[in-house]
Amino acid sequence: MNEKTTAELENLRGLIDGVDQQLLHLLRKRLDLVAQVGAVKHGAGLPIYAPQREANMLAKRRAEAKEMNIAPQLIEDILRRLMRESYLNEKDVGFKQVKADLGHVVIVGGEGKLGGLFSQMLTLSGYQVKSLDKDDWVNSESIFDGAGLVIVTVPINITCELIADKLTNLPKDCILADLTSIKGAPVEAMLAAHSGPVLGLHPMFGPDVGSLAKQVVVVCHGRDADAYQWLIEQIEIWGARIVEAEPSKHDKAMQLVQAMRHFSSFVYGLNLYKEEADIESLLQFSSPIYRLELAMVGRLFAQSPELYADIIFAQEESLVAISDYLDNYSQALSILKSGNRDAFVEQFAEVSRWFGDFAPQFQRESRAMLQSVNDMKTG
Ligand SMILES: C=C(O[C@@H]1C=C(C(=O)O)C=C[C@H]1O)C(=O)O
Repeated sequence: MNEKTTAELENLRGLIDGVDQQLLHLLRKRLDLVAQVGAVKHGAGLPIYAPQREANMLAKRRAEAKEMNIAPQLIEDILRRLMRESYLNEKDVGFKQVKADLGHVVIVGGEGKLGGLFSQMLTLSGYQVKSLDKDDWVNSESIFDGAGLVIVTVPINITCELIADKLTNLPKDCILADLTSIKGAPVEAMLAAHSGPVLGLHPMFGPDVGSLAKQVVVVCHGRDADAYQWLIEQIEIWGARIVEAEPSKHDKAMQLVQAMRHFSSFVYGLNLYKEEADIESLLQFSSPIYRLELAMVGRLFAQSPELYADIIFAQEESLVAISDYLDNYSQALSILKSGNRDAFVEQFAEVSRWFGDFAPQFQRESRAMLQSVNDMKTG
């Protein structure tokens, strides 16, 4: 059935369509300017992401919006979305090459998704990139010959073994790096296999990000940092933020950030399956927060089981973190079973105090996310 309308409404809608079309022309104009910015940055070797410029611009537009009786958050939301588009458009022109006299780059596991992303970024920055995958080991000697950088990005469970078995004869000055999501064992394996510069990298994002702007890359120093400083600068030019960490501290964080989190999402999905939940009807009854939660759990099952198995099984210590979670779940459940509402409220308040200022901060952040979940609804 057609939606009801009136002649007056149609007239106003025609005017709104005209304004939206003007917006499109303005967007085209903005995108063209951004492309020029991309070219200038490429020439000058400046990072794609300029946080101070963004903060100043947002502050000014918010103040102007207020003057015009427009909600400041409206212009901020629009500009943030436009800036996301800018990162993609700036990327198209390529990036400044920080180290022009590097030999070629070899990506071991270059056919994997993350390897492919790094290969694309390095190629966009003027480096010659060769991929080395399962079937290429027969030619490995010639592939490694003259390499200035070797990046290992193979499944976690074979990373250390592969480094120890196959990467012991790299050119002396070649930089050896990996992209594994644990850092202790791979960095040690690289230091043992290769006497030249070594660093561990962990990109804290999946291969589907589109642009590295604002994404985090963890760096664990191995050996001879001066020799690979250019690579860190190169990654910053791509827009990423570098976080330096000790391998052990990084790995400890991953037990919670990755292993425990993904495992509990897995169990959440497993539970829906065993309970034979009707996702269609759950969605009909879902609040935005439930929808967001289902999306986060559901997206796990759209990806490779091997990838998640690798991440969850990567560190034995994760078992402790996950078992502690189970213990805490059981204890909380016993409060529920005993019907002790006061004990629950007390425990809740204790955790709230512990979250401190983060609790209201997370509430603000999640409000914007929940609103955009609602925006995405159709029909
Ligand atoms: C366009 C630029 O690049 C990025 C995108 C911006 C935008 O779209 O306005 C602003 C700052 C940068 O993070 C710039 O630096 O001016």
